[in-house]
Amino acid sequence: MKNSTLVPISKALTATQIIASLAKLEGWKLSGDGSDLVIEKTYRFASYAQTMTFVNSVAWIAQIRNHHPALQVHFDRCVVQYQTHDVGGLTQLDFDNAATIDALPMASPGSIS
Ligand SMILES: C[C@H](O)[C@H](O)[C@H]1CNC2=NC(N)=NC(=O)C2=N1
Repeated sequence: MKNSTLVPISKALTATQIIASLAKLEGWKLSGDGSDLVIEKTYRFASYAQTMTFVNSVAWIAQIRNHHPALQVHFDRCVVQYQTHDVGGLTQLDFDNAATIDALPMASPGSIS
């Protein structure tokens, strides 16, 4: 089911709001500037199979939420970047989706055996 009608279009956050939101997340940082500003995190894995399990989970969340991160996929890691293209900035949606990905079981090393 497409839920784009369920997700309100967020307004671009102010610099103060961005700093406060970032402080609530583990391992996310700002990257780029101006209209290229993103929040970014690198997730590391022991194997390509684990990396791809993570990437596929992120892809499904992106489809369900209709909010799509940029992904750099490597053998043992994936770099995830969020921004809201529609407003040319960072929005609450970016931080909500970052927190959702952090909650995936395979996103935390040692959380599953
Ligand atoms: C038309 C479509 O729903 C929009 O372009 C959505 C799709 N996914 C998106 N993903 C991200 N990261 N930012 C957006 O602004 C965005 N917009």
